[in-house]
Amino acid sequence: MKICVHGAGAWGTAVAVNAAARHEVTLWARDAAQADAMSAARENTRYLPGLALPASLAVRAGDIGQAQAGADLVIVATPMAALREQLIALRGTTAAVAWLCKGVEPALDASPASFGLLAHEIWAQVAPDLRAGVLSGPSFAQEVAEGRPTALVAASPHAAVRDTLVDAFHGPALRVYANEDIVGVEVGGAVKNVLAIATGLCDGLALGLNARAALITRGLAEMTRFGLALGARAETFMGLSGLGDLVLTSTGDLSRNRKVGLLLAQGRTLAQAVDSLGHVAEGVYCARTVVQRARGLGIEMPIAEGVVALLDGRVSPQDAVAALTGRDPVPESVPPGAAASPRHSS
Ligand SMILES: NC(=O)c1ccc[n+]([C@@H]2O[C@H](COP(=O)([O-])OP(=O)(O)OC[C@H]3O[C@@H](n4cnc5c(N)ncnc54)[C@H](O)[C@@H]3O)[C@@H](O)[C@H]2O)c1
Ligand SMILES: O=P(O)(O)OC[C@H](O)CO
Repeated sequence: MKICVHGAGAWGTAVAVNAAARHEVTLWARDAAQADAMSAARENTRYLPGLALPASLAVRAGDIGQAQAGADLVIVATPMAALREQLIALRGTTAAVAWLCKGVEPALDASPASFGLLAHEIWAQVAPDLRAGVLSGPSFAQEVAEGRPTALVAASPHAAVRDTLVDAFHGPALRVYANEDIVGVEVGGAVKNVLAIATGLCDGLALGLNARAALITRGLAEMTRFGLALGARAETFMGLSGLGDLVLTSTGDLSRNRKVGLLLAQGRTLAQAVDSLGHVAEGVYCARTVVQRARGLGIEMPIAEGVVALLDGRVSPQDAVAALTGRDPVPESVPPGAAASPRHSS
């Protein structure tokens, strides 16, 4: 199979290296100098240092049409903020397309009726004729690049796209499961980033393992309520892109989102925390959008609300925690049942 990967960050590089063992793969970088440096050093020293790029992996910049000519599969591995422009540029392609980004686009304008979109909604808006889907699940780029066992989920309404993703990436160390619920898979991938900032904060303040388990569990309930209101299936949140990625990102020290929470707990400003990462932490950019959209749907997301108040500088780390622990008692809601009530509480 011929594959073109757009975006030579940590995840795009790891995925390209993995696929290059079995397929003809081109990794496209928007920055020509970065592509030249990668080709010369056979390493992505900026985003994934220490990993040798296989000789068979072509690294290109410049004309993207040329880079993806004849591709069976185009992978968009940029941050969420670049997905819209990437999908517009892909209009008319006959290749299957899959995005790897996990987030929600910020609202395009400030009007109260405007809200940020998930990736499949951007697809429906700007390039509905593409045969497309998402590849998600618990996966740190570093571990995939090292060939450590990982399981992903390929979601699309098109069976042929799901099959193409399985054919492209399923191998000895990487299992790829197919799922038709693209809404649930994308909600899991986006919301877990926001929740990982909360668990990073919790661990940075040394609140303990009980508190972390409570945050993850109640976070899963928030994620599920939000997803159900958007049309996702409840069982998706018990799978790789829901519980799986929430646990990985909330507890794994390779997570950039978790790191943001840890750094804020140490008293760093948000700008300092973001600058120190050198990579995108999508939770920082999608937390507000998630909360705005949840409010519009009548869904309570107290943990995500706390993260937004913290990111906006409206509360201190300690006050963000106090706001959560000081909430009035409520029955423990079981997310699928909670979907039946008009106002979901936690
Ligand atoms: N790193 C991981 O472990 C991992 C795993 C799964 C999913 N993801 C998701 O994948 C996405 C990318 O993450 P990453 O870790 O590779 O980020 P990164 O910060 O390491 O790299 C981002 C890359 O995207 C490029 N880029 C930014 N805007 C672009 C544009 N307009 N056109 C082309 N390229 C552009 C940057 O130059 C950079 O190469 C994010 O949404 C992230 O949540 C990351
Ligand atoms: O480093 P993070 O927090 O962006 O998480 C990376 C992956 O999404 C984990 O599945």
